[in-house]
Amino acid sequence: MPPGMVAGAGAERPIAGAGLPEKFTVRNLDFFYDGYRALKDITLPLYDRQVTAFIGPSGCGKSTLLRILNRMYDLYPKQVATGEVLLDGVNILSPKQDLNLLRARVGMVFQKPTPFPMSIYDNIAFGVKLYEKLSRADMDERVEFSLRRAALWDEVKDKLRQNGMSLSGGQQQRLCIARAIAVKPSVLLLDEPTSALDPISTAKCEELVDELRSDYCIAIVTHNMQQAARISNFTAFMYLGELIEFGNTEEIFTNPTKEKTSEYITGRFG
Ligand SMILES: Nc1ncnc2c1ncn2[C@@H]1O[C@H](COP(=O)(O)OP(=O)(O)OP(=O)(O)O)[C@@H](O)[C@H]1O
Repeated sequence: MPPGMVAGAGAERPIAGAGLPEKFTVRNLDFFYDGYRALKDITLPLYDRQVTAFIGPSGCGKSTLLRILNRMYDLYPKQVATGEVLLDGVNILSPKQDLNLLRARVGMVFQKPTPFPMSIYDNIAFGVKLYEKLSRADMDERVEFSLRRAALWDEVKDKLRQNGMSLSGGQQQRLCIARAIAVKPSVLLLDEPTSALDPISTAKCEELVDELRSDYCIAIVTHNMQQAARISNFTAFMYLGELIEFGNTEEIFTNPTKEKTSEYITGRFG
């Protein structure tokens, strides 16, 4: 395949991001749930310091693809990925991959906010302690850094000992983002992070993603076309387990090369 082209993904034109550093390179990826082929020959890049949105109708495989990027599927038996998923050039599908290390480098935030039933401070410190032995002062600093980065510090700095579950839904989601950031990842995976949030919390979360893009490679699954158009640099449109088209978000939304993409983004199905 010529450099700068992506197989099965509107390969008629060069990929707009060609030349940007690839944090993840997914090549000929298939995924099986107990023999059911949920992803079919997926090849795409995820560029560093860019936001990539995975869009497509329910059941097309967006979450499955996202969960492969930190091998979340490993928690379940009878789920198998084949092909290559290179993170900084190293295949994370290899049985030799250290999964704890991978999950520190590739943080994940889910649809429903999932704070631990412990204090706001400990929600952050808990994960950090699994990877690093920090002094109290250094841990305080890490907690503050993470909460600031997740745009939550000002709202919680006076109640760090309060239970994380007592926060609002939007605050809980930003706490989960802070928790992911605290272990110094280079990738953030967001699985419909705003679908359980009200419009104001959603806007805050989108603003946050916009700020975080300068430091992280971000992949986001969203059902919300406007959200994908607003916050992503690149978009992958999936349908029935296949990657139909990948490209620059503006091009995908204004001038898609595939009829299926056009039908989906104009709301003709989905
Ligand atoms: N645990 C599972 N066991 C068996 N099949 C599954 C499992 N999880 C997902 N699937 C199937 O794999 C396919 C892809 O599902 P996936 O959840 O990745 O889609 P999605 O695009 O994220 O959908 P949605 O937008 O509804 O969340 C679907 O056909 C789904 O039924």
